[in-house]
Amino acid sequence: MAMVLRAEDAKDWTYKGEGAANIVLSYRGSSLFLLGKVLRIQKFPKGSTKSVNGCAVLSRHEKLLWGDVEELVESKSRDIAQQNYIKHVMSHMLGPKYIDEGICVTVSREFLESIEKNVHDQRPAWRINAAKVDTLCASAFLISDHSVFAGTPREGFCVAVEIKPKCGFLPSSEFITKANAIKKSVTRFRMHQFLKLHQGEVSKVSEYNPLDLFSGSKDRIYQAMTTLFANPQNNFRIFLNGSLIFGGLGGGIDSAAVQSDEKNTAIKDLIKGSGLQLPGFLELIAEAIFSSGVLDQLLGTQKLDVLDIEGAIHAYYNIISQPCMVCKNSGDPELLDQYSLLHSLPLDKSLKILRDYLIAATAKDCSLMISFRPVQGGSTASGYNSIFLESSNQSFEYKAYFIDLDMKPLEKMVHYYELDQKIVNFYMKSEDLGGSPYDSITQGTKDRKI
Ligand SMILES: O=P(O)(O)O[C@@H]1[C@@H](OP(=O)(O)O)[C@H](OP(=O)(O)O)[C@H](O)[C@H](OP(=O)(O)O)[C@H]1OP(=O)(O)O
Ligand SMILES: Nc1ncnc2c1ncn2[C@@H]1O[C@H](COP(=O)(O)OP(=O)(O)OP(=O)(O)O)[C@@H](O)[C@H]1O
Ligand SMILES: [Zn+2]
Repeated sequence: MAMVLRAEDAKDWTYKGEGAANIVLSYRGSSLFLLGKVLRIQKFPKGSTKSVNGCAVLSRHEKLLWGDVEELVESKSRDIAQQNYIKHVMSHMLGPKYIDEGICVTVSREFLESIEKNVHDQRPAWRINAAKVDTLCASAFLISDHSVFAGTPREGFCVAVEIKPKCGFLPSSEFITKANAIKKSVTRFRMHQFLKLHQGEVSKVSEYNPLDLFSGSKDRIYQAMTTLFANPQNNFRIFLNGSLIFGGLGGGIDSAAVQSDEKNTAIKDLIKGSGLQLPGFLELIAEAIFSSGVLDQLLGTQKLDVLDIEGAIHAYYNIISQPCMVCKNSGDPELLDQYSLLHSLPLDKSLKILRDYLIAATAKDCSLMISFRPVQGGSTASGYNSIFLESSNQSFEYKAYFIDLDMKPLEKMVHYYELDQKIVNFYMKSEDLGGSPYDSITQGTKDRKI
């Protein structure tokens, strides 16, 4: 970790976007090494007393959980742990081809303080309210900017798409209670949409169906693209030459009114920059996803969640050696009998259940970036895969990378269980009130992403 970023370097970094946990900056300075790279710096939630740096890298139970991955448990900082998690866990699952391990760089407190000031005006208000740059963090994560191709000539162009696919299968675990059987036929994404609408986190229910995206059928993948474009939320973005032209900065502006303006401008930009019409562009993305098979391993990794949270939560209590709160609150002898099977598992089995659950959770929350550029004369010597798009009579080469492959904290298990119950209960309650949940929802006031 030889590189150090100091206060005077802050001016070279501009806001690119953010999620719940990190802010991402693009490099605009003159260092050849840093050109085409982004810096991902950690935030910490407002109101929280400890910065990431003030916490142990891995908790005692996490050390037990990931004990077999030596590099991970021996990591000296959370950033290095995340990098080791990508390198030694996720890369094996998803295939190294689609993974950028990145490097950790040292950052001074003054650098982070300047960044915090500089990006303030570009950050969405609700993200500012939720978290701030963790200025006590000693390192940040440097990765390639996957919305551009390194070395693209100035006159060349590159169009990229970012997709957050979410969970692409329906669970079938025997531990899902009869009362929650709806989970086996309605996707988690769809049910969550209704809760998000109710809480004012989105303004309209998305018609995107992750099962289409992961179906392996080109037509259904194309259908997924049209629904994502119709209502992108935080699941879809388009970048032209590295600049966001469509979708929410920092997590998802999704007001329908903003969207129609935004859409028109984005489509114009796209046509001007690439000659691509919108349907052709969506077809190009669908073709890349279909022919690369890039989502196959992602789906396989998501499916490591075999027991569903309704099973895995019991194994969690085994690991933390505390009485199981789920069993404690269940008055159903039949269920308790079933759960007792999980509570009698040996520790190594419980650890495997939890490891698989958390790896799957990462795979359900990561994003895929695919960038395209035209191939002159139709042939490519660059080693990238290429696609011929009949509708525009053009060939494109593309690269695909997964981003945001962070390790999920073991301590989130109770949150996962509670959120799951909340999503399903809300969906069913609304159905019981008559009609679809959509009809019975009143607009919430949280107004998070609108
Ligand atoms: O629980 P979910 O499915 O809502 O996923 C969370 C995401 O919400 P969304 O995709 O909008 O539904 C959420 O995304 P947003 O903040 O809503 O953009 C985060 O990605 C969160 O992960 P982390 O806390 O940053 O590690 C995600 O939490 P994890 O469940 O992946 O831990
Ligand atoms: N390597 C990259 N190249 C280009 N853009 C990137 C890269 N990494 C992140 N970004 C942009 O920055 C945004 C935020 O990054 P990221 O998803 O890693 O944040 P996060 O806080 O971990 O997200 P989440 O809310 O899912 O936890 C992304 O949505 C993407 O637009
Ligand atoms: Zn239990």
